[in-house]
Amino acid sequence: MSNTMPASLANGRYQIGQLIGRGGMAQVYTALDTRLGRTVALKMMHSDLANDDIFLSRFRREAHSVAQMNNPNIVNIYDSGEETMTDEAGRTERVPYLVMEYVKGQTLRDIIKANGPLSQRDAEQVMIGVLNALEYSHRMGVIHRDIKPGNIMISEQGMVKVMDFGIARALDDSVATMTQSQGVVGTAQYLSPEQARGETVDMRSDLYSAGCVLYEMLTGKPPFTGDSAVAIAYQHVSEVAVPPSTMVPGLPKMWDQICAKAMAKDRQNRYATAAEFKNDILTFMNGGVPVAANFNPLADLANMKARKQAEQTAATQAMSPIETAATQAFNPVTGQFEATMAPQAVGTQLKTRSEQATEAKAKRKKKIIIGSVIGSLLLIAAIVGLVFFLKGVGKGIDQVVVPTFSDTTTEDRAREKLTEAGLKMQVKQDTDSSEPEGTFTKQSPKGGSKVAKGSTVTVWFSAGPKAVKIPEVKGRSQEEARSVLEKAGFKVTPSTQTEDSQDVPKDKVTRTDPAAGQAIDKGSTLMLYISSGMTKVPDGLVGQPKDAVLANLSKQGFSTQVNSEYSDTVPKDSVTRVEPGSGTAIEQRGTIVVYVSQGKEQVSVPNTTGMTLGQARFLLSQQGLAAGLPNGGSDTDIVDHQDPVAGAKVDKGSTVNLTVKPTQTANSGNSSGAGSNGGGTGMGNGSQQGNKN
Ligand SMILES: Nc1ncnc2c1ncn2[C@@H]1O[C@H](COP(=O)(O)OP(=O)(O)OP(=O)(O)O)[C@@H](O)[C@H]1O
Repeated sequence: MSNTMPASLANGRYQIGQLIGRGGMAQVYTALDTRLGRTVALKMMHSDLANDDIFLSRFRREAHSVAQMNNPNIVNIYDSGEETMTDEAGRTERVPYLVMEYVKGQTLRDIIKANGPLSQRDAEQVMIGVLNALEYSHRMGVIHRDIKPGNIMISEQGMVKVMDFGIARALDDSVATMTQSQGVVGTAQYLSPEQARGETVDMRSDLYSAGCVLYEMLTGKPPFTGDSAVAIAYQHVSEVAVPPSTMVPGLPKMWDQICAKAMAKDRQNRYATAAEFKNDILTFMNGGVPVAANFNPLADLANMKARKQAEQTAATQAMSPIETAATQAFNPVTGQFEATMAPQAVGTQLKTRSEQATEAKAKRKKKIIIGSVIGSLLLIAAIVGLVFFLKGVGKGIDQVVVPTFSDTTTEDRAREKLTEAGLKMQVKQDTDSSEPEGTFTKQSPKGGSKVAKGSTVTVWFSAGPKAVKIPEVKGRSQEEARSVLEKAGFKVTPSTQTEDSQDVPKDKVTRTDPAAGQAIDKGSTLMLYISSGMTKVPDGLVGQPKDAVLANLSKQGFSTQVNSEYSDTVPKDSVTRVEPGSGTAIEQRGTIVVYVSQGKEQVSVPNTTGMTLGQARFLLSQQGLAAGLPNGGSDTDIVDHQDPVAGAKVDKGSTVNLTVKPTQTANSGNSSGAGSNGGGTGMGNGSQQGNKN
């Protein structure tokens, strides 16, 4: 930075420490927040960008959008501001900065660079953190747009924290496309195909980038590499990444499927939500079959190409050849505008009309063949059925009536009835029923129908409700919670998430995800949240009556200490401020200092009668009072009367009205007698007389 770096910001509140990182748009320092006594990370925009209006507004937007978010997997933004700095040429400029949670640890980019691929378990843990962050931010309507290993911090305690929602924009802003805004969001290696094409982005664009991060964690390399941003962007649009299992010996092929589904070219084929992506990873890691198992990356690519081709055909009819040639686009790696293919030309070559016609003809032919095969098979089945039916009737087989069962029929009773009727029973479990286990649900053939004696009747009994309520495990130890949940038929992820809690003691369970009370499928996987033992100082205390605030804080388990102070704005007996401030994380049952207003400061009105007006004004200002002169007067006039009277208690800042009489001449002064104003100060009389003599 070419500025002269100040030692502190915000009137000394943030004392700047060491430089910890330098990114594309800012430098990051550690700093001490002297007000709250904690270490924070300070992100200061590069000075050459401080004058760029678009950049400035983006920076402010970052501060605004992220400050609304509060999630353990997102780096908290505490504060933001702009500081006036002077550069070497003596020019002053306002440099914006963000104050964020300081994460002691490393970025995922540095970890992969130093150690290569992560273990499957570690990759799973990181992805769960990232997807939790995205699940939350997407719920808040914020798309990250720049998910990459450099924006994922892993703290020394192993917490995953996503940062740099620097280009995040509220969802309703998403109509702006990459090319329209001239600001490519996303780094080429993690860019979704729609971002590469300059189309609108949505939450699934973040999931694509997260898929690229998963790929890189498993293999040590991003899915696509190349000499230029354009070369990489092209591959995102039109090539299927090499399956991770071919790069890492022994890596289960299911990871290929999960990565491929997350990185589907067509966003409709991707995971629809971060939660769906997370659940698929958890299902796989817990021995289940993920949804991604059926994903076919080649079909996805082919469909996408076909769709784009159709769009392109329509577009080329209205477009001159020049418009399909190379165009300028912003290169996210170099930060430069570079020549690239126009969006319509990226990803696929145009097929000629004759090629398309041949293809369509072949498809029609294929359909006809499949249709005739199915038709023949159906005909054969019908003939065989008819022959069997006629044979049975012709032989006059003994017919019996199938007994009818109800939901009170037990398995034993059903068997008895069928045996009596000369029928056999086949028992099946009805896994779709929500009835209690063992309840009769259906039978085939139906009760009342006639069948040959000795036939088999299939009877279904409920396997128990599929969806069961998640038990409440709040406040329990992790082990207890696991056992309760597993008994209820759920799986629990080996990893947990830590979060602040007002009432749950440290290391105990705060909640499950999905939440207790919800009815979900047996066998589903749940995540446990564990209390960090910390909680946040509540909001909305300032201006509230003291008693209500103290009762509220004590109800929440906090200890309080009350201090009084004068306030010009907060009424007497209401809260002026709390220390630590609202929103600060403190230990549960920690102490909050509550400052209570004594109202405005009261002062005693001094006696000014007999003084010169100049002296009276001085004395009043010393007490924090103003002099009022309803009848006018000059500094040498003598104060004759004051209102309020001496000794009265008034608000600091009030006005004391003074009535004056003109200065006496030496003679008349003697005759009226300064001594008659015995209440005046000696200094007042003496100096006045001295001036006049
Ligand atoms: N809150 C934080 N706590 C600790 N270190 C941080 C924090 N934020 C950033 N850093 C460090 O500072 C470095 C620079 O961060 P920054 O977000 O400015 O850039 P980047 O993500 O590396 O690059 P780009 O701006 O191109 O996205 C990071 O790589 C990280 O090492």
